[in-house]
Amino acid sequence: MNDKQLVAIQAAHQVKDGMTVGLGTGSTANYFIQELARRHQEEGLRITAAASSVVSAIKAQELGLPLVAIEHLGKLDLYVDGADEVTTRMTLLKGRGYDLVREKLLARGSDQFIVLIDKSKLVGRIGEKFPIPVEVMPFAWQLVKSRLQALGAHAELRQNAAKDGWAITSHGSLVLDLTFDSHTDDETLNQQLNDIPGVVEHGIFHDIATAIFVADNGKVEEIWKN
Ligand SMILES: O=C(CO)[C@H](O)[C@H](O)COP(=O)(O)O
Repeated sequence: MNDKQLVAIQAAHQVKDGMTVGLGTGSTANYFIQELARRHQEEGLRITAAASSVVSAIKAQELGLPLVAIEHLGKLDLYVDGADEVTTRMTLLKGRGYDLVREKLLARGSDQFIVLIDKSKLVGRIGEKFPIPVEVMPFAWQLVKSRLQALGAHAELRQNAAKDGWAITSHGSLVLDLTFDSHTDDETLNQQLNDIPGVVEHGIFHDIATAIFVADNGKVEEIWKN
């Protein structure tokens, strides 16, 4: 069993009968979906699931999990997802797979948000290893880019996988990937990005996670928010 699978199985133990559970997106979230489906089938665990992406919805449906559309949800009990970076203050970077709008919506709308990572994803500051994705309304991208440059960011419009056009998110937005020459405070940057008109959402998840489950060579450490 690999570390992603291990941490996903441990998180699936947090799911109790009758819960409404948000399903994240990515390879770690896929293992969580698999384990949840196993518990649903073999242990009779009753849950309702809401997916953060079309990919996760299809996977959950194929495995027989009962799904509810996000528009029918007032709140969730638990959201479980991976992340690209996590700081010691439990701030996350997410959304390299473009689905950060639904991911943040479900994470914010949930009583608990458990984040699943391996140790390689622990960082000193957000943006240390990956650019920070910012989803923008297509007609706003140039004005948003200027605002981001004024904050000291290099902002590159993300290309699609074939590199013959721009990446378009599930919501029809463009993505600007941000890098900085000098250190930027995560909390300040989070607020600055929240305040720019034309930004649909961005990849900094600040003060949302309830717990981080960190896998390290076959062991899992659970870090719960105080
Ligand atoms: O934020 C995400 C998708 O938008 C993923 O959770 C993140 O990229 C981690 O992916 P993986 O579990 O495959 O390492």
